[in-house]
Amino acid sequence: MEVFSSIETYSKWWKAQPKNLTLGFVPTMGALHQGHVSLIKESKKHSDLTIASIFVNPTQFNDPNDLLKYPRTPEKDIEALHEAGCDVLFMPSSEEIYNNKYNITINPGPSAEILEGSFRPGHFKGVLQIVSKLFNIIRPDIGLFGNKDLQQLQLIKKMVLSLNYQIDIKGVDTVREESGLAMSSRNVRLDSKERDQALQLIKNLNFARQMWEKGEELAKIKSAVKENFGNFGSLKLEYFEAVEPEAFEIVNSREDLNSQVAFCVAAYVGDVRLIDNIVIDN
Ligand SMILES: Nc1ncnc2c1ncn2[C@@H]1O[C@H](COP(=O)(O)OP(=O)(O)OP(=O)(O)O)[C@@H](O)[C@H]1O
Ligand SMILES: CC(C)(CO)[C@@H](O)C(=O)[O-]
Ligand code: BAL
Repeated sequence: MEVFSSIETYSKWWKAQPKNLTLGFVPTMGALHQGHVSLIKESKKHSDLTIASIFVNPTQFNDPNDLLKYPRTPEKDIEALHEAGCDVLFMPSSEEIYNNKYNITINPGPSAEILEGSFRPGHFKGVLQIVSKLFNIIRPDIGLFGNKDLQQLQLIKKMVLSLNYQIDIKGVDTVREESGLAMSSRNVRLDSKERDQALQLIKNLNFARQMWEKGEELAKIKSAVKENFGNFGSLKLEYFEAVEPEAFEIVNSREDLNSQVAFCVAAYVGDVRLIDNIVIDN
């Protein structure tokens, strides 16, 4: 696996590759797990070469403590990428990425203000800033992102359409532990009791699915889930919402949906913030 930390040396390398090769790109913040590996495997199915990036992007963290505590395991990550068959790794420093005095950014629009955006102000402005910079540096044909971060995935699709990036964005299914817990880099910060408590996220998403399949109205589903979380003192629910997944808008009635509904949840388990979602056909 080729490893680059400089934009210039990566660009020289990419320019020297045969022009007909297609490039799949998996951006990450490191502390890699099987979810990331499945993105790499999916990329390999659709492109000749696969590149991953590892960069803990400071501009998307609204909470300095979250940035400070974000897990960093570079040696293990390099091994995992190598084993997964990744061809190239781009692992720049902050100085390499944020090296000029201009601070021109993208306005992510109204769907960045709800859910994650309302609890992490400025988060998606930072995400679109780094993803657009990485797209311009890496110049991939395909970009692969996890469905676990559904709001992020939909915003990146909107950015690519709005700004005419010639990049095909693919969403990849959420990889879960046997218990159902969505894999997440932040899971390493949970102790065994908290891991158990964290199962309330997927349990409540499945509970919402059952209510949905029985034909219950969205308001009833939302209040039942909120009540369930209220009964768990150790969990702090930030939101549980029903969303029209394409437009990424909150919905309050079944009539406002098209072909699918997404139930999205975010909660603190101790001081670790976790998110998850499920998408169901309407
Ligand atoms: N369980 C998972 N299954 C599939 N893809 C995932 C999973 N977890 C994360 N991803 C995707 O991996 C990419 C990089 O995510 P990131 O490095 O932030 O990892 P993460 O596990 O989401 O970390 P955290 O949620 O703690 O920030 C994103 O596109 C994200 O959606
Ligand atoms: C897409 C991303 C790598 C941008 O920093 C990050 O938001 C993530 O890991 O999901
Ligand atoms: N996986 C989304 C990146 C973040 O939590 O900042």
